[in-house]
Formats: sequence, structure tokens, C-alpha cells
Amino acid sequence: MSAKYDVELGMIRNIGIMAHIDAGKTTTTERVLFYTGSSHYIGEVHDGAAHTDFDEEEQKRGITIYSVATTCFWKPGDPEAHTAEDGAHRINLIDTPGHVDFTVEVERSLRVLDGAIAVFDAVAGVEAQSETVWRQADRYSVPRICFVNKLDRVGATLDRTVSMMRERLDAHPIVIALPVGLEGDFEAIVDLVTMELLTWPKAEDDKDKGRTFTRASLPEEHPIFEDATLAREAMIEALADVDDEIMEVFLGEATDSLSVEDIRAGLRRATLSLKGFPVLCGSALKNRGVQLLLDAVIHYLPSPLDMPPVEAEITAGRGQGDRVIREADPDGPLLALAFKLVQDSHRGAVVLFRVYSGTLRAKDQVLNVTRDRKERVNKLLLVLASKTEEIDAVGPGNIAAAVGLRFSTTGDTLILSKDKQRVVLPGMSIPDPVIFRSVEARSAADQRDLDQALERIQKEDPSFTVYEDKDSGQTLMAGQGELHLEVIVNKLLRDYRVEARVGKPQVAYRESSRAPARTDFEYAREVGGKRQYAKVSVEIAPRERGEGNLVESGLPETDEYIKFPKEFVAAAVEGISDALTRGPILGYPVLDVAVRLVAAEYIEGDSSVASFRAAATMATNKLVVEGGAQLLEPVMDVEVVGPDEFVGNVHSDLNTRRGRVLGMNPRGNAQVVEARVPLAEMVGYATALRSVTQGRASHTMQFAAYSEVPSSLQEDIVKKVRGY
Ligand SMILES: Nc1nc2c(ncn2[C@@H]2O[C@H](COP(=O)(O)OP(=O)(O)OP(=O)(O)O)[C@@H](O)[C@H]2O)c(=O)[nH]1
Repeated sequence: MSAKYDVELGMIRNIGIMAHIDAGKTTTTERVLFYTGSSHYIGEVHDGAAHTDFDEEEQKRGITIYSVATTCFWKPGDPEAHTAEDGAHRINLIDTPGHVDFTVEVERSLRVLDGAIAVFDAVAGVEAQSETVWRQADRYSVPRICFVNKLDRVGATLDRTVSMMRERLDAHPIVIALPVGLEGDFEAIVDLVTMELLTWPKAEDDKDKGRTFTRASLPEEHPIFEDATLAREAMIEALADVDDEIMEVFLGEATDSLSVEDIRAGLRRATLSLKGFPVLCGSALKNRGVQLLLDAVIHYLPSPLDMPPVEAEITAGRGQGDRVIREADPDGPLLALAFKLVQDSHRGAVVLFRVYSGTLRAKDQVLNVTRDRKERVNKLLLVLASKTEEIDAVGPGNIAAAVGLRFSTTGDTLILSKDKQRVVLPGMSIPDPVIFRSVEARSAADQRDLDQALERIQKEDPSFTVYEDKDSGQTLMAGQGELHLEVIVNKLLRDYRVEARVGKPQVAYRESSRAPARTDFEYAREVGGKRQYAKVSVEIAPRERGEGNLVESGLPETDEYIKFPKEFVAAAVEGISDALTRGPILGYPVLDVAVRLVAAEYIEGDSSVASFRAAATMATNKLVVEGGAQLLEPVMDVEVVGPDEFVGNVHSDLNTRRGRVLGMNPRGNAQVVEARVPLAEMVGYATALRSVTQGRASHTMQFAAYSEVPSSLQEDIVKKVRGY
């Protein structure tokens, strides 16, 4: 352990910065890293020198471990304290993706962070995408503080975003910082909790990018004093609305009796309970307001101590299936979650992880419970803004990187191999990939680059898979949605600079069988002058949607079968499974059927593993058709959020897409329309939605289930997929 970096549990903050694209997430992060002393310069987004990009090789590929999680230190009231020894808190800053389409990406970051900063653009306010990101954080109950950025821009106001938070997000904002001047005149901020004025040097004198600032009691003669007094009253009233303790004071005595500590404690309670959201403001680009935001991270966002202890499931031995609680105890058994794998150009695979309980030490042998693999941690790294530092150990509540793990990836649970009890953290649900695109290298020379790039991307993103179509020999990339694959294609072509041709997005259909059927199948051939024989009887029955396949040997345990060669049975079962990977309609995998081998015959000398395998495959192919082959399509859970007046349009548009509206609920002054819609009908939906709602609504969707394609459409789809 290192005195420089180790702090008590209550002094750790694991946070993310969430924002609409362009709201200023990168610019704000840069300032955070600069003011916390973790970096010695500010890389500006527009000159391409942001920290996330400083490694040239990685800049080409757009990934760095620094951009996934970075650790920095901050002490409110002492901007020069940059280590644990100085009494600073430790902030582990975790990247959150801007696109909510990538369920796995969003989940992985929301799983490991305890609180978040939501950044808004003071001109645009709460945009549709900010709304989507906000709702995702609601779903995971992530406490948030808000930063209304870009107050220097023409048209900026604090009030607009605050009222939009009420109206669009149905949130309870509590404004705790007041800007002095706006747009070009924006120069200072009043901390409403302490009634202090924070002033930064004018742009021409700002030699150290806003690092030096003054904080002084707001004088009564200051022109903003009256406004600030009113704003402070409003802050206390807004806090009293959601906090009983403050309410009591508010109703009883004069609010003057509330100390700074009382107000901070109230704001902390409101934030942790998600009843209120402290709102700060500033301009990251003009270097104003970020220090106050950092203070608020420490004052109001949760530490791991505020989080409920994690629950894990026992996977083997006594109590299998039971849940156990793991406290954040450094001496307890290790429990850690790998939340991101990054291919680092110098170090190979680097796994970022969070420890929930116990302590992980360099050279420890760990067990990846998810994959049932033992492996060794060669090195542990603390990731700071512009360097990594080797550390000996990581304790609970903290985030670090491990080098040397070969099997671990996003979502895996790690424990120590020597620990007796095997437990696993609730898995991240990785939905089936529902959409795919073909990809082909432009030349044989590009093939190797393509293969390597695809392998890397696949390792980093478990929701992305690559496979080969057996018929066409084409390489197919499958993912969670159009946008997911588009981002990957961009990565391939731009970051990895692979020369490749990429096909159009296609829906991943499945096939099934409608009714029970049975077939007796005799396989008798001459192959290379040798007789091959096998006879099998196979039964098929449909299963409920979502149940998956069941393939088994149902041979009775009669005398006839006691001596039946086991390898022939195993080969037949394999043959059945093989047949189910390619359905008879379009060659998509067959889903939700039970297939059993119910009788078999062999001839000594003529029968072989190969003949049983072939017989079972052919019998199954025939059976799926006899049972009534059926095409299945992925159906998505779609959620559209928008103003009331557009609900009619959204509704009728979804109807034309074979959608089924499941419900409509008000949220704030908006309406949430929930529907189930076939994915095939959702191509280009974002554009269509924009046009029927004048850009006021947003949508999210995720895979719900496979469902039967109506028979009237099956033929059209077959023609389309085959390219007729
Ligand atoms: N005027 C002004 N511009 C800002 C401010 N903060 C950021 N910007 C600019 O806004 C643009 C977007 O900022 P980024 O920091 O890249 O925003 P982001 O949210 O990280 O955007 P993505 O990287 O696209 O997700 C850049 O051109 C910034 O220079 C601000 O406080 N004031």
C-alpha cells in the first residue's frame, strides 16, 4: 500500500461524468485533471491534445486506459493538496459512454461508479440525449450533481437548464452556485452555501488556466449580494422540500441558524437519497467553476461507505445458489469486478477492475469465477492522468488496472484462487446480438490487419461478436444495434485503418419449428468403398419462446441399449446440435425446440461416429421442416419519451411499424410510450421520430425476445434476404 495514494473508505469517490455529446465532458475532465494536480498541462479538445489522446499509438486507435478510469486527488478548501498525505480525497473518475444504445458499455460503467456529475450546456439546456442519459442513471439509482457549463456562450442562462430539469427530467434541482455576469461578462461565482465569492483572473491575466483563484466572503456592498441572498433562501427552501431536518428549521426558526455544515449535511442527504440534485455552474473552457464542482463531488456524492454492501452468489459447493453479503472489508475475502478490458499498445491486455471487498495484491493468483480460469496478476497499476504507477495492493472501494490477466474481460468476477467459497457478482446481462454486417478485407494483405482488429475489438466488447457464415464464407460482425455496429465500423476504418468493405446492416433472424414431429432415419452409404451405416429416430417439440434449445439422448435404459456404444450416442447428439445451427428456411440458427434421440441402431463394423453424426444431422434437418419451419424475428422493447402533443404521432407511426404499444405513462410533463416493435421495422427510426415530433422526442431500445414472423410476411423476408 502507498501512503501517497491510500485513503480511508469514506474519502473515496467513484464517479462518472455524464453528458450530452458536445456539452463539454472532455473539457471539464481536462480541468478536473489539471486542478487536481494529476496533469501538468491542459490538452484542449480542439487542438487534439486532450489527455485521453496523449499516447500517439493509442490516439490512432482512440482508446487509452487513461480514458477508461483515472485517479486524482482533491481537498475542498485546499486546492494545492494533491495526495492522501496532504489529506486529500481520492477521486476515481470512470468514463461513461455518450451513447446509451450500448447497453453493455453503459452497464459496465454504471455498475462501478457510485455517483455522477451531469454536465449540461447552458445554451441548449436539457437536450433529448441528456434526458436519455439521465433516465439511465435513474434506472441505476446513481446520485448526481449537475454542472451547467458554457455560461460564457451567447444566449447562456442558468435558469433555462434548471427549469428544463424540472419540466423534462421531473427532477428536483437545488441551485447552490450563482453566476456573476453571463456570456462575455461571466466572471465569478457565488458559493451559496458559504456566501463566498470565487473570482478568477481575467482571460488576459489567466496565466495558469484558472488554477489560481480567490475565495472571499461576499461583501454586502457587492451588486450581486441581494440576488445571492435571495438565491440562498431559495436554495434552503428547495432543500427543505426534500429534507425533513432542514424543513423543521425552515418552519421553526430563522434559517440563519443553519450552519454551513448543516446545509452541507442536508444537501448530502438529499443527493444520496436521489430526492434532490445540487446544481453548480461555470465555464470549463474559460476555466471558471470547476474547483467548486470538485468541492461538491467531495461534499455531496457518495463514498463506498454510503453504498449498500454488494451481494454475490455462491456458485459451487455448500450453499450453491445462495446469496452472500460482502462488506467493504480490506481483510475479507477478495471480490472484484473487471469492468473493462483495454488492449494497450505497450502492455498488452490491461483489465480495469473495482474491488468490493478484500485486497488484491500484485502477483496474487486469482480465480476468474465467471470463466472458471485461474490466472496471475503480474502488475497492479494506478492510472493517473498522464502516467501509470505500479502499486502493491488495491483495497475495497477502489479502482485500479491489472496487467497479466489473459482470460478476464468486461463483466467478470475475480476472487483469490485460494479462497474456499466461490462467489460471483450478478452478471452483466449481454443481450443477443440482433443485427449484423458483413466485412471483407480489400486485399489479402489487409486480411491480417482486419482479423487482428476484429479480435481486439471483440475482446474489449463482449456484446460484439464475429463469426463466419458457413455457406458464403463471409465474415459477419454482429452487435446490439445499427449504431453499435456503425461505431465499430468507424473504429475499424478510422482508428485501426483497415481497408475493408462493409455490408449493409441486416437483421439476425432465427428459425424454429411449430409442432411436434418424429422421424426414423436410416443412413446407409458407401464412402470410399466402405459401408457407412446408422439408424436414428429423432423427435422434435416446440418450446416456449425464450426457453432456448434442449438437445438430449432419450434412449430408454432397456437391455437393448445398455451395451449401445456411448460414442455413437454422443455423436448423434452432436449431430443434432449441429443441425440446429442452420435452419431450413434461410440458414439462421434454430431456436426454442427440444430435440431428442429416441431410438438408434448400429451395425458392427459399418457404423461409426461419423455415420451417427451425419444421420442425426440429416434427420434433424428433415424434422424441423416436418414440424413446420417458422421464421423468428428479434422484437425490441422501445421506449419513446416526448411531449404530450406528439404522442398521437408517435403512436400511429409505431403502428405502421407493426409495433404494439404496451403502455403510456406521464413522466414530468412528458409522456413515455412503451412499445414492442420488430427490429426489422426500426431501421432509420431516429430520423423518422425526429420528423414526427419536430426533434422533441428521444427513444431507446433493447432486445426483448424472438417472435414469430407473420406468415404473410415470411415469403417477402425470404426473398429480401436472398436478394431476389
Ligand atoms: N464556449 C464554451 N465552449 C465550451 C465550453 N466547454 C466546452 N466547450 C466547447 O464545446 C465543444 C465540445 O466540448 P467537449 O469537451 O469536447 O464536449 P464533450 O461533451 O466531451 O463532447 P464529445 O467528446 O463529443 O462527447 C468543444 O469545442 C469545446 O471547446 C465552455 O465552457 N464554453
